[in-house]
Amino acid sequence: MDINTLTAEMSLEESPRPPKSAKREGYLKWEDYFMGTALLAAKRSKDPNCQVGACIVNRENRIVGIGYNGMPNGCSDDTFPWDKNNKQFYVCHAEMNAILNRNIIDLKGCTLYVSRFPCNECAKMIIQSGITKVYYIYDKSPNKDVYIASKKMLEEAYVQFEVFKSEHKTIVIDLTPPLNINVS
Ligand SMILES: Nc1ccn([C@H]2C[C@H](O)[C@@H](COP(=O)(O)O)O2)c(=O)n1
Ligand SMILES: [Zn+2]
Repeated sequence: MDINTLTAEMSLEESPRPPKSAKREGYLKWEDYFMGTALLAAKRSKDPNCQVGACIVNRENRIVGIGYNGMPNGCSDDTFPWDKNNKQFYVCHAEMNAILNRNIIDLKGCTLYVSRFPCNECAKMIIQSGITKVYYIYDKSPNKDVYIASKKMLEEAYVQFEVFKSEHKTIVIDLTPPLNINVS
């Protein structure tokens, strides 16, 4: 075997194996991480019918605000009503909480990840805060006036909105060792 043949055989054998210092494959993409964070926040909601989560991200991919739908501070989750006809008077929406919980002053150019399409009141806050992009998972009631008004305002104010797409369906996180995270 001459030296050229030997070299060819070695490189063939080694090609499928990444070098020891290579990064791991299968890590979460930024977008899945942000929407995953919004969905995890939604799990804090006490609303029996609809749990919504929101996550605001700046241009440097830093999370700058997280929120979920819930009663205002000081208004007990156990005494204020969660039924369909009455909760609307009290509940703070996920988007509103994420904006109010922000850890930076200026949200100009930020992106909002939210599990449901924003209502008209949240659209006003989104616009006024300077958020320029909204990713949402679904629009539950596109024909309701509040969502029609919301779309009208977002469009007029050049806030882009887009259905969130992912190559994954689920992210499963273990809370006990060996702490697997399964993305499928
Ligand atoms: N974009 C949204 C939409 C809804 N919510 C919250 C507000 C309520 O807690 C609940 C809505 O329930 P539904 O009227 O559909 O029974 O979800 C939100 O935070 N953000
Ligand atoms: Zn809202």
